[in-house]
Amino acid sequence: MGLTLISATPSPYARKVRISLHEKGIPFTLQTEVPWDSTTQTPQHNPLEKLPVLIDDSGKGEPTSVYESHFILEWLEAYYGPDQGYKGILPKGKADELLAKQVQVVADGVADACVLMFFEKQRDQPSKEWIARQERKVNGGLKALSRWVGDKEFIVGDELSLADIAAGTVLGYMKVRYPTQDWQEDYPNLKQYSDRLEERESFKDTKPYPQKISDKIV
Ligand SMILES: N[C@@H](CCC(=O)N[C@@H](CS(=O)(=O)O)C(=O)NCC(=O)O)C(=O)O
Repeated sequence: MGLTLISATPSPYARKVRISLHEKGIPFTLQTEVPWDSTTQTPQHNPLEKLPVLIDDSGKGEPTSVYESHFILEWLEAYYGPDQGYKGILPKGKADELLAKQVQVVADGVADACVLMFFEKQRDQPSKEWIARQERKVNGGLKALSRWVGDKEFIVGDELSLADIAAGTVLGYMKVRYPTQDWQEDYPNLKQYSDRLEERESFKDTKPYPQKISDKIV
């Protein structure tokens, strides 16, 4: 009964949800999987066969499966938001809310490009052009994040918001997937910003790490 989150240890998308649940003080069961292995439960809950999936079995009728991280966060804000007495992750004011959502678009896009690159590099003959295209998206995204962060503690307003949860999780993911990536030299303000966020309890409790994929994927 209650909320269950299907997650994976390296997933930046799932980490956004884990951090938000933690920041909001919402108890949940963590179900850690490898979505690329045949053992995954994701197809039973998400027609797109992806995690994160938030399963709401809190007794309001049939269990509900909520999927796509940005939508899960919207769902959480609707049912576990300031109107229900929980901490909000959206900035006040439509313009700031939309800016935070735009930052999430870029952060998720950087994560998408990293995932595509990760698997392309595992092919017998990786396409240099395809990898170069994804690298351009990562670099363009980091440049945009760096501009948004500037020398601020938080991207929008003066407290943690969706923008920082999204930006922080993709930067934390890149420390795992691209530990040698010199993004931390290219963008020292992003490194300081990421290191500062990683000091928060919600980030400390959700640190990403690589998973072992048993099935052949590509
Ligand atoms: N847009 C999705 C992306 C989710 C996603 O790609 N999840 C990966 C796992 S991870 O990359 O986040 O670790 C997955 O389930 N992939 C399985 C598949 O794509 O079949 C979201 O934001 O939730």
